[in-house]
Amino acid sequence: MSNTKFKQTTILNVQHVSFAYPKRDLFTDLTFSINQNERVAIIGPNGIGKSTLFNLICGQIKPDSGQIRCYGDINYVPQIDYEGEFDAKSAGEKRLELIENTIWLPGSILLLDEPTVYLDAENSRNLVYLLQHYDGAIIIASHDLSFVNQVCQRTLILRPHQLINFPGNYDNFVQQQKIEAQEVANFNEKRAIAQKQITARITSLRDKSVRFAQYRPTRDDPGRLVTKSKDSVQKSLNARVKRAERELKKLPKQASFYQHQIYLPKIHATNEKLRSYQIRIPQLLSPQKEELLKETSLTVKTGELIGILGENGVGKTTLLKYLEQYFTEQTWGQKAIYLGFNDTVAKSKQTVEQFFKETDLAKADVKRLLVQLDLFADLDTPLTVLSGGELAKITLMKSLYLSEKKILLLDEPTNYLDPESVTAIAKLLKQAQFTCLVVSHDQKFLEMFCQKQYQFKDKKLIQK
Ligand SMILES: Nc1ncnc2c1ncn2[C@@H]1O[C@H](COP(=O)(O)OP(=O)(O)OP(=O)(O)O)[C@@H](O)[C@H]1O
Repeated sequence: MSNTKFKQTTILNVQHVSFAYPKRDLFTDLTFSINQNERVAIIGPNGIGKSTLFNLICGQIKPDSGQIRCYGDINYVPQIDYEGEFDAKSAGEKRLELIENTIWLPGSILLLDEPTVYLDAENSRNLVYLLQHYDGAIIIASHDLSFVNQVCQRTLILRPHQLINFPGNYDNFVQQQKIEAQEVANFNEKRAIAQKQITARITSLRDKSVRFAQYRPTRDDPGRLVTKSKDSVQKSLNARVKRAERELKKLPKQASFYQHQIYLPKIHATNEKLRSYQIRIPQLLSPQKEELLKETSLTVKTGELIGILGENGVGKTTLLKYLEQYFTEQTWGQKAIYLGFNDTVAKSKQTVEQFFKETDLAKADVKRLLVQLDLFADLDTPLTVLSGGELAKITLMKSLYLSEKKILLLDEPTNYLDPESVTAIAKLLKQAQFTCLVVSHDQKFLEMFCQKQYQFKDKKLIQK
């Protein structure tokens, strides 16, 4: 009887699942379930195992132990990218089309891995609407917190060897974490005060004991403790020291609070000669010869971080490619490099060590960088096994180490990155005074880090 009820409401049941790749232990005893029509977010840093969890749920890979039972059909939109950068549709348009086509398929559970990557603000809003009206359960793995907050009412937070099953959206979780962080800070403060007081007491008692041992009464100064034997005073002092030491040992341990933070090493500023480039674009055509921009211009100054905004399909990537060629053709030597998602890198047979060969970084530097980037990868890890975010991070970092004195043309650099990595990389770009033109739909990122922004509007570039 209770079993029938269980099956009616539970659509997915993950019981005591453990899973490891050959050199990477991912899950130990993972247990959770999803009910019919629930909307659940999976949040966690890059490489923690979100896509792997989806692959386990779909049965593409098998758990080492434990069980996964799904009581319905699954539709899965993985975290993929597209080959052929210059076909008729932009990455955002293709991404949306794929998700929309999947949403209409019959099924009772929808798995979406980073669904908003490449989507502009309006398409993201449309997707929220579509998902709100989806008849079935939805699980979304995403670093786009504002999106998941709008769609999901429950959150699974993945941390190293830990799953937090939080009965609210991620915003609620962050609020709760703030309260917990404050409680931990208060507890540690009180503990530190107690520790200081006891330590001071021990020091003073020990001093007293030493002074007393050295004390020799004279006729003029017979001492205040003449009534007690010297031995008993010494014993009592030692006992008090021991008691205080026991008190110190009994103090509870310092409380800790999990915080995922990334600190990247500084890159030396390039001391570039200050220049201001007035770039006139007579016309920009798409590969299909459609007009994307007509007679427009932009100004780029050395060391500036410039954001470029525009709807899906408006021509942002084509503009960056145009600028790459523009800078390369100039005679004054400063070259530009375009950095977008690179399918060739993702599929390459290189190891991490081979990938960084072109840079000046020694093996030890690359190893250190992997740790600083919070990557589980090692020098001999093949690029093909890296998660989307891991690959994005090392591709971007390599380009920074390669591009001294170059102009960086970054196409959606925050795609697939967890929020802590976004902040760390943006700070690094700013600190190293790279000249950067950044195409992004991540409005928050652009506002935080760019000195100015251009927007595609009516086939012109308008400074915001
Ligand atoms: N076939 C494999 N062999 C070894 N390690 C692998 C393999 N596939 C993935 N990994 C590693 O397992 C970890 C989890 O990868 P996964 O793609 O599940 O992470 P994720 O949480 O989805 O990351 P992101 O947020 O970057 O998308 C990563 O460290 C990755 O390098």
